Amino acid sequence: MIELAGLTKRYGDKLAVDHLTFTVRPGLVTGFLGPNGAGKSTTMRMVLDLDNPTDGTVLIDGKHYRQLHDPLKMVGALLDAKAAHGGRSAFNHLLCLAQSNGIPRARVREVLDTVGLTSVAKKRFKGFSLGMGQRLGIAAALLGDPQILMFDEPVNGLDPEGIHWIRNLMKNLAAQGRTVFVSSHLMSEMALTADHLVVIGQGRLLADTSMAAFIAENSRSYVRMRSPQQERLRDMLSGAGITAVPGEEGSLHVNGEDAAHLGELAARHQLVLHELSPQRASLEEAFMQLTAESVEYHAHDGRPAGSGAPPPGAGWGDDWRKKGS
Ligand SMILES: Nc1ncnc2c1ncn2[C@@H]1O[C@H](COP(=O)(O)OP(=O)(O)OP(=O)(O)O)[C@@H](O)[C@H]1O
Repeated sequence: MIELAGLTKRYGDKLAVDHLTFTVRPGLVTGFLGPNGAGKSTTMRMVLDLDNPTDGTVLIDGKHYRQLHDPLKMVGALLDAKAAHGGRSAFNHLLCLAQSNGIPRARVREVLDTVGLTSVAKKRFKGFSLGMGQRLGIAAALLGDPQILMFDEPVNGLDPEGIHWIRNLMKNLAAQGRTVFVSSHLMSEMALTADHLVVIGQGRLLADTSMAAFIAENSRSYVRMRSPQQERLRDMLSGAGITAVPGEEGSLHVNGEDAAHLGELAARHQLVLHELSPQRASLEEAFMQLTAESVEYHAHDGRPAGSGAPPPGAGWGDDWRKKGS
């Protein structure tokens, strides 16, 4: 497993990673989420001893990376899909890595086959698309058949078939008992892949939770009701023992009730409804709420800054923010 304890990295005035403490366990895909600039890549680089921590430690099966005997056979990583010599073929790139790490030549063919690059094995890297580069980076990570795998934004540049493939690959690697640590800034992508979730923002830990718990908490469904007789609707619901909370634009939100049942109740009381719609908050919304305060690079949607209501589901990340603090 990978154990971080108070891991910190400062670049001048910038605290890129701020006392991160968490454990990445075997047999699971652990999603490492955070907005742009949150510190994911810096953390991963420190795991591989490519950056020195300012403070704290990170251990791989109880050892520092530099203490590992055969690092490529212990930890495989894809950090940068462009990190290969442009003039080298895919085969030769992997062969160099294999030869300098005591890995047999036959393994190069195996991993090229696994990532679907056999037909372009002799092509030079400089002609590769971003997606092909990602596949080659994954092949390099798999080369030493390591128990621990780290992928930094592995779906970048992959087409839908490639994304489907990498999802299955990560799940299969975890099912074999390996530790799979994968970064992303897409909650929806992680919801399909990860068993566990570590969320950071501005270098700080915001959440460390199972994916199932995150989904259960944040994909709550509710029914949105709107009526020109809003007061009567609220009284009727309350009389039936149903709690409704005010929603956006004069609507009412009702949790834990079926839309059909609510519609029948309204009809029985001769109430006019202008809306009766089942809603489900997206995980992406919950993630945005969770990380809202730590997003560094804000784009604007054309509205004046500070205008407009918060997006639906506002506040739903609060529980997780507390758990992570
Ligand atoms: N070598 C460096 N020198 C100075 N600042 C750096 C360096 N590397 C990273 N940073 C800063 O540290 C912060 C964290 O960067 P990092 O690349 O780790 O984030 P990230 O979560 O991987 O982001 P992204 O999703 O955009 O890749 C950023 O503010 C970045 O500008």
